[in-house]
Amino acid sequence: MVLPRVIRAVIMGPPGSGKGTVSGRITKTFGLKHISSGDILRANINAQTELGLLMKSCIDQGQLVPDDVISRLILNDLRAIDGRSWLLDGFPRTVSQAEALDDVYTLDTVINLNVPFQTIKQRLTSRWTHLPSGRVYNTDFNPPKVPGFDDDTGEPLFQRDDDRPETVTRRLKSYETQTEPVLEYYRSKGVLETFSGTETNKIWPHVEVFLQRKLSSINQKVE
Ligand SMILES: Nc1nc2c(ncn2[C@@H]2O[C@H](COP(=O)(O)OP(=O)(O)O)[C@@H](O)[C@H]2O)c(=O)[nH]1
Ligand SMILES: Nc1ncnc2c1ncn2[C@@H]1O[C@H](COP(=O)(O)OP(=O)(O)O)[C@@H](O)[C@H]1O
Repeated sequence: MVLPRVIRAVIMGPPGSGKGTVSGRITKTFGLKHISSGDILRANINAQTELGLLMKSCIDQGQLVPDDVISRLILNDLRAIDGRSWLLDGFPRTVSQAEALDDVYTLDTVINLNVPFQTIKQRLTSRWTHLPSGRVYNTDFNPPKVPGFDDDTGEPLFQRDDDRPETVTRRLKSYETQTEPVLEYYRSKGVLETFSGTETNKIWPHVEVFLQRKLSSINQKVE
């Protein structure tokens, strides 16, 4: 699909709700650039940058990193791809982050994946990640062709330190207290679109149809 003008979208949902998985499909189908705050932070940890070293213990413990740090990081990255359509995944996670984003950009849509916590806990403990690309696998749902290795590069997969059961519980708590108010923030602005379910393959067709309609309505307004 040819994008009519720059599209600015956010995908939200609790940890493990399928944001990364759905983002991959959105990127492939609609050509938006996927910007994942978690991938950016993990790349910094992997490269042992000053920022990565400072943030590692926070992330490993399932706590959010400070608002000003992540807001500056993401807004810098967005500035660097000015003129391209993007999909933000994992940012904003607090109302203060949403306000910082709002100061600079007007969003076209916020896709919210509403997946029960019970479903999530099981998924995360069997998640395997290819750190350089952010590609995710799951020993049940989408196993890699060769166990433990990335399909595209053949490089090893890792199990994230923060996917341990007790850390997942802490991350879900922080989602409830700090991130759920962001949903209300976007609902009141009229840009929130919620998709509920327990299986990505059932949620995805609804997201795809919604985005097709959304983009073609923006297209008509531009013409
Ligand atoms: N069993 C199952 N696992 C899924 C489904 N959708 C995604 N996953 C897996 O669940 C884990 C979390 O998904 P991910 O996209 O990383 O979620 P995020 O944390 O919201 O970005 C990954 O291991 C995915 O492969 C699903 O419908 N069923
Ligand atoms: N916008 C953000 N604000 C604060 N911390 C963040 C943000 N994005 C990511 N993080 C940190 O990185 C961790 C991993 O994020 P992410 O990969 O998005 O997790 P998940 O995909 O499982 O929801 C979070 O638990 C948090 O510590």
